[in-house]
Amino acid sequence: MKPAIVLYKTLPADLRQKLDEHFSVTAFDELSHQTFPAFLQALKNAEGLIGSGGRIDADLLAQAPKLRAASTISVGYDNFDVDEMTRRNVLLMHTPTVLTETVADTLMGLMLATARRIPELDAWIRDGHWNDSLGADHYGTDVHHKTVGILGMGRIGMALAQRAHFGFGMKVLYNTRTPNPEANQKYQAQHCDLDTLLAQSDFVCITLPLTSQTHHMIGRAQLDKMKKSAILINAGRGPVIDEDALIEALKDGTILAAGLDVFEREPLPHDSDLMKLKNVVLAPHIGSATHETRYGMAECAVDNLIAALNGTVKENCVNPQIAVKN
Ligand SMILES: NC(=O)C1=CN([C@@H]2O[C@H](COP(=O)(O)OP(=O)(O)OC[C@H]3O[C@@H](n4cnc5c(N)ncnc54)[C@H](OP(=O)(O)O)[C@@H]3O)[C@@H](O)[C@H]2O)C=CC1
Ligand SMILES: O=CC(=O)O
Repeated sequence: MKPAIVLYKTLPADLRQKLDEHFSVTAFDELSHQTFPAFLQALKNAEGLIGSGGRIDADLLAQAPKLRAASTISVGYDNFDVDEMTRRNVLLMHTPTVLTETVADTLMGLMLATARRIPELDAWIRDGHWNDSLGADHYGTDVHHKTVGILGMGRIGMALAQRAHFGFGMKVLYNTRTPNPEANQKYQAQHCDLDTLLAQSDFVCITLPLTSQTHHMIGRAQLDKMKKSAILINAGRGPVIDEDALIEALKDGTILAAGLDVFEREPLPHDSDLMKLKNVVLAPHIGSATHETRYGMAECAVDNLIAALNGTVKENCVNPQIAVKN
């Protein structure tokens, strides 16, 4: 008999077929209030779980006594209780690498769009204001040859450093708990403490995972340490920034502007003050959202689940100590 799994995301037809060849699949388009009771019911027999989003916490895991592996269609896994999964011998698989270059493109895009005010001026044209030549009120700020401070110098941070260094001639500073010698060797990137990075960077770019250590790593005190001309970019996770403090800093001119792909609450509430600020560029968590990369992530997640349930895991496992035990 094929192992039972629960799928909670719509997959491309060929990948869905691949799952059906290996498993008995109970499928939901997404997790929602409507689908949740049936999802819980299906979890009771499930050995595998695949999808993205949702909170997979201890209470939910307790309702999935047969679960052996979960495969998230994302690299970030802050929505999973990894300790509890490990305690229960449940493998957690994720999709690093396949999305790295695309997310770095998004970060570079946000830097350019924010510095050069592209969405704001697009709206200005559409509103019928382009009747004369532009004045200084509408000028932006240069990106090339400035200093970028990257928080997190893992896969995505490195891909951003490559673009910044070779493409834009930028000086690269970065902050991590452990220095990354490759970043220095390839991109002349300098490891520094957070305060130095904040004080010296023209662009502060967040590529950090969300953990108890990175939660609200950027709050009022850190924003106060940035240059008044600085631009803050976040494509890591929303709660790395204290969003109320950021809104205040954008309103009172503590920093110049922000480009945000991730938020403390997603979807961003319609009454968020961020929507009212011209010096913010907003993106709806599109870091990896290209046709090619979303397909690659889904394919990687499907292969990850097959490997996890077949006992052939070689990569992409968050808690590999279990794979060894199994
Ligand atoms: N916007 C979007 O659509 C997307 C967002 N993401 C986000 O990007 C994150 C990073 O992905 P990726 O680059 O692949 O991950 P990596 O694990 O390769 O890199 C994470 C980096 O963060 C650093 N880091 C972790 N904790 C701290 C800390 N407390 N202080 C300073 N540095 C820290 C790590 O260095 P060290 O351990 O030495 O401190 C490492 O350099 C994901 O976890 C996800 O949240 C990813 C994909 C798409
Ligand atoms: O936010 C996206 C991810 O892959 O993590």
